[in-house]
Amino acid sequence: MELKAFVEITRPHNCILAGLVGVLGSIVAVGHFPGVITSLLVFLVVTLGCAGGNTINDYFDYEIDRINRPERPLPRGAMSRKTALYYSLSLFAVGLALAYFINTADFVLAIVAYAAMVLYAWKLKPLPFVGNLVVASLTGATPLYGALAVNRIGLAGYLALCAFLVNVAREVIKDIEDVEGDITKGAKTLPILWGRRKAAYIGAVFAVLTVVASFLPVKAGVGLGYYSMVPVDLIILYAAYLILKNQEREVAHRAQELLKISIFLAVAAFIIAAVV
Ligand SMILES: CC(C)=CCC/C(C)=C/CC/C(C)=C/CC/C(C)=C/COC[C@H](O)COP(=O)(O)O
Ligand SMILES: CC(C)=CCC/C(C)=C/CC/C(C)=C/CC/C(C)=C/COP(=O)(O)OP(=O)(O)O
Ligand SMILES: [Mg+2]
Repeated sequence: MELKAFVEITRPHNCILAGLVGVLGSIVAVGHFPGVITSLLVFLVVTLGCAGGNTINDYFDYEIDRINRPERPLPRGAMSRKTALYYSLSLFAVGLALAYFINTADFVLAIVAYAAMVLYAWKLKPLPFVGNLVVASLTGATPLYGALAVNRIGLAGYLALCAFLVNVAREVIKDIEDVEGDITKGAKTLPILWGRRKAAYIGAVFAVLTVVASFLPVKAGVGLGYYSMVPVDLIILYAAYLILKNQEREVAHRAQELLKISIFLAVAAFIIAAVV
């Protein structure tokens, strides 16, 4: 058992990003920082949920990851599957306990989001496009989670739409990358059912829709800091170009990694726009 596996299996970079997006949702909803307690609770509920979701995902994906991701903690033997299961349930339990102190809407949304992550990992991931929509909806729910904590949606709705669209694109392209392993588990993902090329078109369409949606906050008058979004949009369009040109595993990996970079940069752009 490796102690560092307890951090690694949660994919901390995703969890911290998600927690920041939750707090950003509060900020853009009301136009100011919502206070330390509310921000901390939103950050922790989202971060713990994301951590629990990634951990239980690896628990159910053990056979696929032995082929696609042998370096991950469970396939490499750094943690037992039973420990991962109890660890994820513990993360969810602490997150729900904290969600109770925010408000009823956020307590209910935490229950729904946590249940959706378990259901995704257990049953929904192999379903064509359904799994992609569930993951993307969870990322879209993240800024809305922060907005509900301050009882106002406001610009967080635009953030949610962008999060949803870019993650649909990224999930479809990740499925193109993972075709070999997904076939062994009988997963019926879009590239397996419709072929890599058609799946690439779907991913590219959602990438372009993300670029269109990324200008909505400008239309709503979000400040000059927002123009840092332009390089983000160029990266997204380049990722779409790459996957349309070539659907090999290595190209799909590079395209989905570029979309992940665009997400991190976009969140930074939204933070700049929110505080400038
Ligand atoms: C215009 C534009 C790109 C706006 C960005 C909108 C926005 C706020 C995005 C944030 C979405 C979000 C809450 C991300 C949390 C972290 C994350 C990437 C979650 C999705 O993870 C599922 C994925 O399959 C995990 O795979 P991997 O990253 O390879 O471990
Ligand atoms: C709204 C609240 C309270 C929480 C949301 C928490 C967040 C941000 C969830 C975003 C989606 C997410 C990170 C879910 C966790 C599990 C998951 C879907 C991981 C992706 O797993 P696979 O689809 O198997 O891809 P991998 O090949 O990377 O394992
Ligand atoms: Mg997985």
